[in-house]
Amino acid sequence: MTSTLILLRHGNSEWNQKNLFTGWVDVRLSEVGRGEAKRAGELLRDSGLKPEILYTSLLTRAIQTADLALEEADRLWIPVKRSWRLNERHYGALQGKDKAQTLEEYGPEQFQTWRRSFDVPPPVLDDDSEWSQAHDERYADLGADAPRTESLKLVIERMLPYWESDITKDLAAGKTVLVTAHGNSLRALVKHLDGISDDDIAELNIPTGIPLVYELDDDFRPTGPAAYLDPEAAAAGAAAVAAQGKK
Ligand SMILES: O=C(O)[C@@H](CO)OP(=O)(O)O
Repeated sequence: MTSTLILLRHGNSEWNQKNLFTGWVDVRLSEVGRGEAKRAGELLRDSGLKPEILYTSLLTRAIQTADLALEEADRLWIPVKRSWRLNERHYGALQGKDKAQTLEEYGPEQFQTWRRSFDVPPPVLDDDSEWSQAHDERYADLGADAPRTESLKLVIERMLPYWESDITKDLAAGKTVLVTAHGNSLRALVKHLDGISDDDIAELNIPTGIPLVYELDDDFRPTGPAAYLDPEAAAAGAAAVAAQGKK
């Protein structure tokens, strides 16, 4: 039996628009992002795909995206599960910093290492920073384990246990699963699903607001390449993400 997994990165956020490193800072969708989320819902509806359960991070931009898309697809009623394990990568001391200024200040190599290397996390964010989540009640259960910075490798290490404990259980039950999350938490999942190497994952960028559909076999491996529901817009969106900082 195969099952269907739909991945959706949140729409353009207020901080995507301002070109700031965001990570765990809980910003909202921009007007553009709200439009992208509704368009994602139209794409879902027109494709005939019917998500039966929604997974989101604990971040508002992902939750808003899922709600707007599901409303458009007339499926706002499906059950929802949320976890910090689907959150964006914690961007450490880069949270709140301008991407273009960071590129200028530290140069392209360091900038790319922080953004896209597999296992080099940015410097740790101080708990007293205005962009820290150390005192955010939604992460209280994590205690001292709450991240202060993360590499993609660390994101995989905290995301995969949830994939295995929860998401695959719904897939095994034959449900069509929608996961609405973030550029880097979805890169982590795509790396796992497509078996992408630690080096090659640097080249993969996920566009905002376009559903990416996988058919998975009984072992939760893709039966073929995943497909964006709007491939042209996805290619343009991924190129725009890759070019961030250069604006
Ligand atoms: O700022 C961030 O949290 C992420 C996603 O917007 O950025 P990047 O694409 O640079 O990893």
